[in-house]
Amino acid sequence: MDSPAVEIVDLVKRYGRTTAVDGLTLTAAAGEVTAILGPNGAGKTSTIEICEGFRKPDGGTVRVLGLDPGHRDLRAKVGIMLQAGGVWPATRAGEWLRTTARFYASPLDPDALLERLGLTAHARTPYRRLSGGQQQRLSLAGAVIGRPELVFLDEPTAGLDPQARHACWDLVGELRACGVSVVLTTHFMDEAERLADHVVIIDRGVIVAEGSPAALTGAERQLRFSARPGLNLDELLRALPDGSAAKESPAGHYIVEGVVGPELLATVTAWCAAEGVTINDFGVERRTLEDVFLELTGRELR
Ligand SMILES: Nc1ncnc2c1ncn2[C@@H]1O[C@H](COP(=O)(O)OP(=O)(O)OP(=O)(O)O)[C@@H](O)[C@H]1O
Repeated sequence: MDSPAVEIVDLVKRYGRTTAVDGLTLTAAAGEVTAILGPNGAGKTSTIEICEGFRKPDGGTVRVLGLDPGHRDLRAKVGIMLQAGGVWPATRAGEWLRTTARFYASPLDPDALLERLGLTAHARTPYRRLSGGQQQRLSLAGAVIGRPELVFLDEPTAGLDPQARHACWDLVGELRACGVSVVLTTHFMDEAERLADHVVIIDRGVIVAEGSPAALTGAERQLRFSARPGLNLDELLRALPDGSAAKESPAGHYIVEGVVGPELLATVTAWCAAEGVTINDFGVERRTLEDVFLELTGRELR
């Protein structure tokens, strides 16, 4: 087996009295897309920026492609997309990308990459005058221009419109197909489900769950339907087979768990009919990554 792209053991990062990363152990396999998820302040950026060599850890070990983060040999092998900034504000987009390309032995064609990411019309625009989403896309271009072996993408699609988000997803898919290792952070659960081979959920600086999206969401299915808010779920539960559970979240959206078979489906529809309740959407689905994420990390704001 290939050695891991990133290997983190017992990582600790403190800022004064705040412990941002609290003994985190994580492996990102070579050639895979690893997505790090977590609520605001969970320690994702701290972890990723330590891997990039921008922050120093207070404990633990980190190896990136078998080397210490920040090792000079990594410059040609690792592409980095920061959460924000990293480009001199007055530099024109095209000029910056062409200059970045010159640092690499065998870069991608900057003009083709600008085209690919919808930035050709903005090639002569100074960075500070690009929109937030355009700045993001330029930063993504900079991360991949050098044909890296490993790419770190910190919230790559934050602030992107749907078209740009899909362009980013396509690019990540192609990187993976070419054997590039990708470590990304995201707040979009659908993005993680779609892109990642391995998902790591962190909270308060420690891992609370990890695995493939399918392993995390499990094989269990649930019935979801929408109807008017405030149905009497205690009454519904009395009609359902033993061991079933029902909740309303958010208002007007209902989830019923248990043995989701013909009996349960028939009971729910019959109960709704008897109550004069019109069902709008009705479907049997697996739990989503967002369900798992909220179960593990709670609903309170950070
Ligand atoms: N430079 C810093 N100085 C002081 N505290 C910091 C610094 N950077 C991060 N922190 C704190 O460390 C904790 C983790 O922050 P970090 O940015 O790593 O989280 P995150 O998971 O990336 O969050 P987000 O999803 O909001 O980007 C937070 O409590 C944050 O306030």
